[in-house]
Amino acid sequence: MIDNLDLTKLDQREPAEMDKLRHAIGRVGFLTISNAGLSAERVQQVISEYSNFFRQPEQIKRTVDMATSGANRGWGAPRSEQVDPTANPDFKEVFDCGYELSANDPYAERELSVYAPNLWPDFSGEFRTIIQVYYSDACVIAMRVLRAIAVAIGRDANSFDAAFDTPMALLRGNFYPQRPDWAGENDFGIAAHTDYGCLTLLATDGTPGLEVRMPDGDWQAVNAAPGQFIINFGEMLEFWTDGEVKATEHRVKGTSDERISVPLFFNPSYDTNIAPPDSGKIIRAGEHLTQRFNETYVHLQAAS
Ligand SMILES: O=C(O)CCC(=O)C(=O)O
Ligand SMILES: [Fe+2]
Repeated sequence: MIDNLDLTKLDQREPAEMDKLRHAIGRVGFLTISNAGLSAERVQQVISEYSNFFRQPEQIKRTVDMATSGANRGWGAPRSEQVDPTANPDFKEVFDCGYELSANDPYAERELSVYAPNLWPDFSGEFRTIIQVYYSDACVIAMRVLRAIAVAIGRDANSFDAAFDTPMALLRGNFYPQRPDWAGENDFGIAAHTDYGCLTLLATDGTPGLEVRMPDGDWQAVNAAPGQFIINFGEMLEFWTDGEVKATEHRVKGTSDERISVPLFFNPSYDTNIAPPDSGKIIRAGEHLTQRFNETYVHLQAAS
């Protein structure tokens, strides 16, 4: 079962809610949250901005095509990502934007692709503003959840904070068209995968589609209406907590309905050591993320 938790109760560390959190992070690796303080209308506005972008003619989307910039900013065409090497590239389209380094940030000199500049299409409207404001608000919610998780696993509430000073956070709009007629058993909106980073905060338009691999191996549908969020965890948090937090597989096959989802991948700063505490190892967050992107993006697979 995937539990729904109340984020304001988690903020207050209410014991019953913290117990539910401990169960959700350690067994299922998925939960939903309500009372996060972002209204359904705000999320619907974000979704409708992405929807408008995805409906633009291809020549507009091509101006911000990530395959030409070589970083994961801007538009990713259908079949530009292959999250599962045993499946075909995904038929979803995406639009990615992320953290922007200031010019005097020490990371700026290193020209790391995870901190590449955002790419914005040149069309009228408030796309950029609405998406960027949402990005900031979503990062604050993600940090609130992460602080509750720190407490749930016996660490100081703020023990993860410093690692997120320069987050490699990425906000994505996923557009799933209707499942195509030609799609076979190896074709997915997004094939089975675990997320790469720490915590994913996912808003959806309410259309079903996401399935989660439960501990018994069955796929279970999970859904959240706008205003609620789905939370799951990535590979980095699983390493970093030595398996106390589970990175769980999930996928979207696609249905006869179009669907938009908006994950925020909340990832720490590049140089964060995400090896288990006291393991004596060093696993740099940025190197893990870059490697996973190189494996996934079809344009980077070809280059590497
Ligand atoms: O669309 C969804 O519900 C999930 C998307 C997802 O798993 C991802 O973008 O990593
Ligand atoms: Fe995912």
